Amino acid sequence: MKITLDQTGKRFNYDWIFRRVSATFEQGGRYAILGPNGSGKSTLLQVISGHLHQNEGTVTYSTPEELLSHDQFFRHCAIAAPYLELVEEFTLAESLQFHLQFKNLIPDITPADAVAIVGLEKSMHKQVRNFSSGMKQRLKLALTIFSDVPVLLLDEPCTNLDAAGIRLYQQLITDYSGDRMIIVSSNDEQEYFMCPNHIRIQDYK
Ligand SMILES: Nc1ncnc2c1ncn2[C@@H]1O[C@H](COP(=O)(O)OP(=O)(O)OP(=O)(O)O)[C@@H](O)[C@H]1O
Repeated sequence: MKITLDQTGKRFNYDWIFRRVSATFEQGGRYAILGPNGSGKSTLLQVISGHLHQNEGTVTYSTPEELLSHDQFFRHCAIAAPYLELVEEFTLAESLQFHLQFKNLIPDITPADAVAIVGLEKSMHKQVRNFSSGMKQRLKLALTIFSDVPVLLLDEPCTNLDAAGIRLYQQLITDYSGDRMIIVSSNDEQEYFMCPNHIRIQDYK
């Protein structure tokens, strides 16, 4: 999978959030989108994912064989982001069941393994609405990182995690990323520790 941005820009009303972003994201690459609060990191990640449409330039998704539409790309990526809410009415077991209708888990990981690895095994039948914010974040990370997709998009992945949760996140990334592309939007080094490639949103104002 390859994602290519060419002279890509996004504005809200009359305010340009970023302009002229040209970048290529390759399979196996680790990329961090960096910048202060409100600078546009999340917005850029949402443009990359296709959740938001750019106002200028292009975003293209391709494999060695073909160009993919936004809809096709969507099946190849998993996203953990504060604005993508879990279904509060579901239990953890139901959340997994629901997720598995759209995405498989990576080979050798069962739903029970996924839950145990993120330390939620005792909450299998608890409704998500009764999870703490850190438990919700652990669940979001499990659903994303254990999805069998070539692209992981992570927006502030350690939101609401305590020190043990941050160590868990780093372990998950270390153990289960494989050859996947990872793009993280963050201003916290603990979240993008694995990313040698940095995109500074301030360079695109
Ligand atoms: N739907 C929207 N309509 C209008 N303005 C928006 C919208 N979404 C975001 N913005 C504005 O775009 C700018 C960038 O927001 P964004 O959430 O991308 O920043 P960020 O760098 O991810 O911030 P943070 O580090 O605080 O999460 C902000 O000024 C924000 O108010």
